[in-house]
Amino acid sequence: LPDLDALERELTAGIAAAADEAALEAIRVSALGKKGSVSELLKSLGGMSPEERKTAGPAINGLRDRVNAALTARRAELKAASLARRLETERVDVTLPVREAPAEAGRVHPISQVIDELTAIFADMGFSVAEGPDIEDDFHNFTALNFPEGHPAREMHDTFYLPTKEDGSRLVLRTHTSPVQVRTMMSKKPPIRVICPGRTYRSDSDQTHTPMFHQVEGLVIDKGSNLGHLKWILEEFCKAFFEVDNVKMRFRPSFFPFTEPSMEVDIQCDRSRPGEIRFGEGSDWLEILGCGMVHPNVLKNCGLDPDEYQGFAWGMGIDRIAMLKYGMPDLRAFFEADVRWLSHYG
Ligand SMILES: Cc1ccc(OCc2nc(C(=O)N[C@H]3CCS(=O)(=O)C3)cs2)cc1
Repeated sequence: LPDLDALERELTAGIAAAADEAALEAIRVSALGKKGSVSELLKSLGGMSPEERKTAGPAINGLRDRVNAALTARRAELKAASLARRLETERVDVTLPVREAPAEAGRVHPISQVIDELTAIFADMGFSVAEGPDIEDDFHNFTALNFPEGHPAREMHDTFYLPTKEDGSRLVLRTHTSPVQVRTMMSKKPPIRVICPGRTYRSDSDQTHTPMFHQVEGLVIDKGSNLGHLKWILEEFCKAFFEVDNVKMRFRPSFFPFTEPSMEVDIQCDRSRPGEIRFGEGSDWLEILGCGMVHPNVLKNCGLDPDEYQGFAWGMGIDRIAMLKYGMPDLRAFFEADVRWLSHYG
């Protein structure tokens, strides 16, 4: 038998000197791999007489076990050492004072800026702000607004539904802020002049529509409110918001279940310069909102007598308007909360 003690001394010395797991693995293979020194000895047992095996067996198996134990112990040491090193180098001292955040980081998000601007403009015309829940029921989001059962807007491809409640009723993420006007008409006596800014949700999102977007709707209910008043209000709004002295507007016939007649409104603009848009001049038109006289069914659904009260309403998407006004290329950037973007536009 070769000098097992010398082999053991050589292997244990090599294991102790192994600086990392790769070195250790090399030693393991040289001793216990297919052609390893210890593996060869274990194979040689097969060719021995029973007499020889009586002493050689325990000796070689003992060597293999001691080498395995030494490898395992060293592997644990190396792991512990690498963890200790990582804990030391990656240590975060949470007691350190915070880095001075750049002052401009605390900015108002452009969407909030636009909402503040819009509410201020309408407040000057006697409007108050009304708010309501983002999670709405079927009545306030659709039925009260004269959407017939089965109307495509009620479908899942447009509307986010919450799980059906045990009484079978279904809640939705509101698809517009119109339910707020419904709630206002049901809780306040006319005259009503409200604007309803807020988040709205539609599930047909694509690269120009995000599933959550923002709207501002407006509602006027009184005894003799008519389209002349609506035209004036929208003109005043556009002049103030787009900061122009006069603005040409175009009212195109349209259809919404909740208004009759319904119109879409474009304002005149000049887009001849690439990446730039100017309002109040040029020969181009930009759709900015929809509006109309509140449908008599909606008045009735909200508890008002259409022979006594009438009024008009409008709705506009804020994200698009903000993009136009601030010249933003990509709607998604609104919702990524990138500090650099916010400080640039904020
Ligand atoms: C009780 C009540 C009665 C009538 C109402 O009419 C709100 C209106 N909205 C529009 C309209 O075109 N809205 C869209 C513009 C772009 S958008 O963000 O996709 C929504 C026309 S009239 C609201 C509430």
